[in-house]
Amino acid sequence: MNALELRGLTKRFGGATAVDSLDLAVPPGSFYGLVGPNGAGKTTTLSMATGLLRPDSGTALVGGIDVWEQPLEAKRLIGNLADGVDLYDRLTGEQLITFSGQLFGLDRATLAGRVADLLQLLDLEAAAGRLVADYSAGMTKKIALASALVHSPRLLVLDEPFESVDPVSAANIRDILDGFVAGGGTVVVSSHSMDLVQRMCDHVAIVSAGRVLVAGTIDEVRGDGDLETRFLDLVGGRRRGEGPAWLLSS
Ligand SMILES: Nc1ncnc2c1ncn2[C@@H]1O[C@H](COP(=O)(O)OP(=O)(O)OP(=O)(O)O)[C@@H](O)[C@H]1O
Repeated sequence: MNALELRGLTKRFGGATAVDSLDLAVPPGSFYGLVGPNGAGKTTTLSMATGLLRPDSGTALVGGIDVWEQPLEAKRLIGNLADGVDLYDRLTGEQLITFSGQLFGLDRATLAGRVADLLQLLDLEAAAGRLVADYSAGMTKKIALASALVHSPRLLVLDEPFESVDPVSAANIRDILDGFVAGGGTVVVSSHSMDLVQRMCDHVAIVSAGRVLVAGTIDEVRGDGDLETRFLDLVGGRRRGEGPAWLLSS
């Protein structure tokens, strides 16, 4: 059974189709990259897959459970780092992770241990007592990731997890994700960094205009070249030239 399976997912905003009958099968234990140009529909797809945005049609199954028919059961399996969703930022970092764990009904002792582990793992111990509103962008990403991990999900869905994160923290996060996959978990990550996806993931799907153009193992998708070349070939849109004359200094 796939860790995540999307069948015919569709979402329209007004007259525009953001996600167009999209199919995707994410095998259990995979580290799956989702790449695509700006506006391709990645965030919309992940929002529908995790129960944040209701699809117009199609289904999203997590471990065989329909996200929109059995949302509570499905969400127990999902850890979600969504893009652009507000956090309860008048809580301290420690309070926010604790609150997230309480939503999943974790008992006090288990939760206290996990909160301490996550603060240490993400190098947030010194900031644990400060309001999340006062965190930097990268720290906010990390506290959101900690909140997504606290209930020990089976599927992690991460929308642009490395944006604004410093290189040391990014390497630490990659280690955590590698460990999560090695332990049998599944990760789906959207990213604009082809290099990162090629190094980090074992599967990738290239999405454009709300559809999957190609999906498979990294080697299958990139063929003889690298992922970036395949991406540019498939997606197109490269502009040759140096830009308008007024922009050139000499
Ligand atoms: N709430 C909304 N209302 C109207 N249009 C929307 C809404 N959310 C997304 N869209 C549109 O849907 C399309 C897909 O957007 P989406 O954010 O899913 O793309 P993306 O692949 O995540 O882009 P990026 O890489 O820039 O983050 C875009 O054309 C966007 O303008």
